[in-house]
Amino acid sequence: MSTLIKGARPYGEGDPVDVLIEDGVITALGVVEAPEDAEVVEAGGQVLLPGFVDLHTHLREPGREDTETIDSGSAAAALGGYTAVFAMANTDPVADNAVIVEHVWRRGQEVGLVDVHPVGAVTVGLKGEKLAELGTMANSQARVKVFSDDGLCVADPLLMRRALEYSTALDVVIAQHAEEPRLTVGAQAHEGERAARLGYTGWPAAAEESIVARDCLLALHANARLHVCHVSTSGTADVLAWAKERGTKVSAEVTPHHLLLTDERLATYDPVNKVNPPLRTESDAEKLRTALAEGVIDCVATDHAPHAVQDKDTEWTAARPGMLGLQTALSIVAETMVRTGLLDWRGVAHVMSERPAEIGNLADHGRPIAVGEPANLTLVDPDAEWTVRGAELASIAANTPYEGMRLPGVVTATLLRGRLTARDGKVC
Ligand SMILES: NC(=O)N[C@@H](CC(=O)O)C(=O)O
Ligand SMILES: [Zn+2]
Ligand SMILES: [Zn+2]
Repeated sequence: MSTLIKGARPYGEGDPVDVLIEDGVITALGVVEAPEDAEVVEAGGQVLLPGFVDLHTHLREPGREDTETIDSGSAAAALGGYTAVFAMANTDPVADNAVIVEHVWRRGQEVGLVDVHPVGAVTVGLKGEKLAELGTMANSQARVKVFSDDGLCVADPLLMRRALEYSTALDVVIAQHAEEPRLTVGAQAHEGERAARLGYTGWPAAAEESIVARDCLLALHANARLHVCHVSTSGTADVLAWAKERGTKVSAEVTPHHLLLTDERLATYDPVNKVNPPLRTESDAEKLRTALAEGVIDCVATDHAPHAVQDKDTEWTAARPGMLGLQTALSIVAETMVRTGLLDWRGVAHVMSERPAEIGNLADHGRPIAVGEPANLTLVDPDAEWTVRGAELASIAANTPYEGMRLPGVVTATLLRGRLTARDGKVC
């Protein structure tokens, strides 16, 4: 089985080249004659990138298959240019044991559109009371590499310290949803002028920053790796810079929505804009963009969070937090980072593929586009634009905050181990 990508520009650099893929591996780069039976993808000078890796996806299976399944979420991922995603553990039942994580892994392989790596819960039932069996999940067939109670914070410092200590022995990483729960009781929106005007209880920046600071110190003293989920404040970026300077093994992600959107959106009263952590201020978003460009924040992760109409399209305080992200991530990064000159396409490859693959410890993703490397690839038309329509996205839920927006950057093909998983907006 062979595929020839004709006339693509790896990393958006240099003259177009042909890329020959045989048995899932790149076997030639340059001017290549197509073998007889090869499937040919005409790239027309488009940008070729390593397949994207999402460290933070909610696929809702098991438990809320009315909003997303491994099947529908894998389709959304492939269409968004992803070749690997990490599926968060806050399902029902919770992915806190080998049976559930093995189901998620196997189901992902059956669907075959993207490698679905289950995230294991840090604590039993996400209750924050006792550690889950991290070792059993790490050694299961799912080979869990990332653990997180995301949706909830591992707030107990003793439990977090133990989890970090265990993680070093297992060579896995703990990903923290940084939110001091005592500071966010009843919180609805970023604590500031806009929330105050609308009468919403505020979600203070310090609730995030205090946990990130605490966890960086715990990780430093335990010589453990820590990953910070969905960084949303300028202060968190400062804490991360400080911790990294001191040699802490900390990595961090930012979501596309925190790069682009702000709490100005509150004025619409539309709960499609409700998310945890909340949309912050313009100066926070600006700082997050520069922190990503400078490597203080390592990568982009979607926090793709599908919700049913009845849970989302309701009054603000009753609505669940979260927004779709898999099919819009590349475009939001193109808009906020590439158009602004903060990142070139090589930089995009770094923050959307290489760094997340490293953090998630995936050997075959985020690899260089070179002979002998696995063909996990994404082709992007950098000049094309499209208009977002929630109903047209592959997810079962439709809660996109970008409805009707015209965005730059179109994923035209995705290849997983040499096999086309998406092409021209359709799943293969
Ligand atoms: N981000 C969200 O607003 N919601 C996430 C949970 C989370 O990521 O904290 C969800 O599971 O819906
Ligand atoms: Zn979270
Ligand atoms: Zn999440």
